[in-house]
Amino acid sequence: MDRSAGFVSVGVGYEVRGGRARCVRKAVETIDVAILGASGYTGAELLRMLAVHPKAKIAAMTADRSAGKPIGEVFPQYGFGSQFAQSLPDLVKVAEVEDWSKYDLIFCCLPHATTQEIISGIPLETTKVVDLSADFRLSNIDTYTAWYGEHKAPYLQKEAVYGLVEHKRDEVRDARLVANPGCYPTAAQLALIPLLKNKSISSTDIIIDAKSGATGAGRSAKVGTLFCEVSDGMHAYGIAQHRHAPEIEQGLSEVTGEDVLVNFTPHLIPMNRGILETIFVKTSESPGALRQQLIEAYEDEPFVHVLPEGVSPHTRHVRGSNHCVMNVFPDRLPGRAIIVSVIDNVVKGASGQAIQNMNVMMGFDETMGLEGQPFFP
Ligand SMILES: NC(=O)C1=CN([C@@H]2O[C@H](COP(=O)(O)OP(=O)(O)OC[C@H]3O[C@@H](n4cnc5c(N)ncnc54)[C@H](OP(=O)(O)O)[C@@H]3O)[C@@H](O)[C@H]2O)C=CC1
Ligand SMILES: CC(=O)N[C@@H](CCC(=O)OP(=O)(O)O)C(=O)O
Repeated sequence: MDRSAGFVSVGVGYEVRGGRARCVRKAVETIDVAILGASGYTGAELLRMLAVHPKAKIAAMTADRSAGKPIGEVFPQYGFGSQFAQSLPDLVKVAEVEDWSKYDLIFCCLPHATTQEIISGIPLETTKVVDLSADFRLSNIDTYTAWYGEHKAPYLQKEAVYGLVEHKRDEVRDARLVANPGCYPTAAQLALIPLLKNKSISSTDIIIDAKSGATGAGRSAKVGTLFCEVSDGMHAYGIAQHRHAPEIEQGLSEVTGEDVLVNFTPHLIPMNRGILETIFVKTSESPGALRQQLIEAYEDEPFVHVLPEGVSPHTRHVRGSNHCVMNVFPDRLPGRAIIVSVIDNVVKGASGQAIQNMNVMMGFDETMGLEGQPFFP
């Protein structure tokens, strides 16, 4: 199926001359993308969202246990009906993908430590990569090793661009490899970066109380995500030792120029998708002033919004959409304020943000394919 009919735009591409790649402007019709790990939750969400993307054509999809199957056997919703469903290729193993250079961009929706095993085979001169795992998020290799273990492609750690588009747009535009931010770090950094930039909050007293739905844990079977373990109760996990703390700290330290440490506690709650973070900060400014600073920081941003004064962000305000919604509230304790930030973990916290990154990398309109409104009710 050719969904490019009628579309020709100018995008950013790479041209190889004399063995050297250089960034050029080129006419872009549709691009061919591959989704590695298409049978998981973030892969499924990419399928749902790319179905309405006018310029990205899904040309290859991989899986592990589900390899060899048509996608309709894994997700029956793609086994019938639309032209989009019929256009989808069957799932193959990563090792069966023969020529990576056939794809303009590859989304890696693979478990941690898997993209780093295959990335050396992907020619970044011709094929861009958006990696949804944590493999390339931590630019300091020692920090990576301390939290995740040995890295198999450490030479790419410095080149990878951390894809928090609202704060890294220029770098993302020129990137060959984007590390899509983690879900919890996305909600936290979007709320905190503008306030730290303005020196309006203390960098030594940040407490992030975070809650996530169970899709955050992925689709593979684990006791911890069984219905009876998740429903009708909630618990904190990774207390003071979750691997998203160093990711948040990296982003905040970049802003302040000093080593920031945060108190970060995630909780698993009985819902499918959504993240809500309640962030406690120390400040000498009024909550109204902090709120105004966030409004100003994001007034031109299509996906980050500050709610009217006093309105409490709800995961339903963003469910199924690429938006992040936040607000600032007074604390009863003097000299403190409370920020609440919500995202959908599989959209702004993963696949939606990955498409936003793709749009910027390819020179497409940043909101292309991402205009869907939150599911409500
Ligand atoms: N879920 C979320 O909210 C978020 C997830 N992420 C990150 O995105 C990545 C994907 O997450 P998610 O979709 O939830 O994960 P899932 O567990 O739901 O899916 C993983 C996918 O990778 C495939 N796979 C598993 N093992 C291998 C392997 N050894 N080699 C090749 N393919 C393999 C699976 O195939 P099969 O099913 O056939 O076995 C499946 O398609 C992870 O790194 C995760 O940390 C990031 C932000 C948010
Ligand atoms: C509920 C749940 O288990 N969440 C995951 C985070 C998922 C995510 O966004 O991040 P990564 O890409 O870094 O895995 C966790 O706590 O490990």
